[in-house]
Amino acid sequence: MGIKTGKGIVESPAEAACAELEAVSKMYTGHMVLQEVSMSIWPGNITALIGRNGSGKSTLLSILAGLVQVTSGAIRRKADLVIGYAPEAFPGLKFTPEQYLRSMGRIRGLSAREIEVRMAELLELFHLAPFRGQPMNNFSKGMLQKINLIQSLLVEPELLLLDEPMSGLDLSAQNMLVQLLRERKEQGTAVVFSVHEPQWVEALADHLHILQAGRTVRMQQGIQELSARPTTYIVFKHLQEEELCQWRDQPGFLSLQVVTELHDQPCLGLTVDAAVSDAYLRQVLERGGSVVSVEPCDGWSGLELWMNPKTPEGGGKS
Ligand SMILES: Nc1ncnc2c1ncn2[C@@H]1O[C@H](COP(=O)(O)OP(=O)(O)OP(=O)(O)O)[C@@H](O)[C@H]1O
Repeated sequence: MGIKTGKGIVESPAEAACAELEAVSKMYTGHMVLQEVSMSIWPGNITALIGRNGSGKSTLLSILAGLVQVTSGAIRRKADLVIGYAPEAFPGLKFTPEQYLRSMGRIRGLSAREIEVRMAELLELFHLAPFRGQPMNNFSKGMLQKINLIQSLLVEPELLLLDEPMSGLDLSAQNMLVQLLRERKEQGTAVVFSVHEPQWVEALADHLHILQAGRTVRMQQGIQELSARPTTYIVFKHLQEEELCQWRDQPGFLSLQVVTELHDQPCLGLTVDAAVSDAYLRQVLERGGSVVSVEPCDGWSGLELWMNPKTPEGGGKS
């Protein structure tokens, strides 16, 4: 059991997970922007967070970062978890990169020497070394995004939270970031990133978490399976995850998770090979389950339905 350290936050080893959210909800001025979202984050795993504009991705990341309090639900974190966080918006500042990064390094508890070494390394890597002494208020969006990413990496994070990290970067910087994140993953860093483009999900993610209007509509572990063949995603209610454990050994099974959706009814989301979806649907019904939705996913193209940034959910940001 963990120790309560603040509203909804429990410091706890949470088994081997770095962090876990349990039925987390967030309300802003009477409007529920996240509803009962649960998520486990494991060392050396990369989770892609997708959903249309306004679906709650940034809110979820800032809750994981510990910057926004939850309205209800619980967050469990490994004790002393080192978190790096690159938020979505990074304003042009009158500071130079080195002034800004030195102060960020100090805030994160690094020594002056550690800051200098790490800053030089990262500025070099992101091709910003020649600009280290120039005021950032003249920087392009891509340069500001790189500084934002550098500040998140100063501390060698165990959990890296990146809000649309590819946004503003040119192709070579995007590829460099993919490489860097793969190396981090190999070293055991957990990464959660929000993204709108399927190619970055495919290039990086082990897990997928899809939000729609603040609710989890789909979680998928081992998403390599997704690209390999057509699958069917079946959401149903009135059955418990525990009573379906044996499905994991059945042919065509890919994943099963609790998703909370629709009229506050707890639902399960099942992903199976499209070729055997009828057999699974039959089993759901025979066991007394009630099917909520059936969605065919033709590999990656199915994901684009959830990613279209031109289709906001609800109002825009206030
Ligand atoms: N500080 C805030 N005060 C009030 N409402 C907010 C605040 N932050 C976010 N919201 C609202 O919460 C909802 C979810 O916003 P959020 O930024 O988390 O979504 P998102 O999926 O990250 O969107 P985008 O892809 O556009 O960044 C939106 O309706 C937004 O207007």
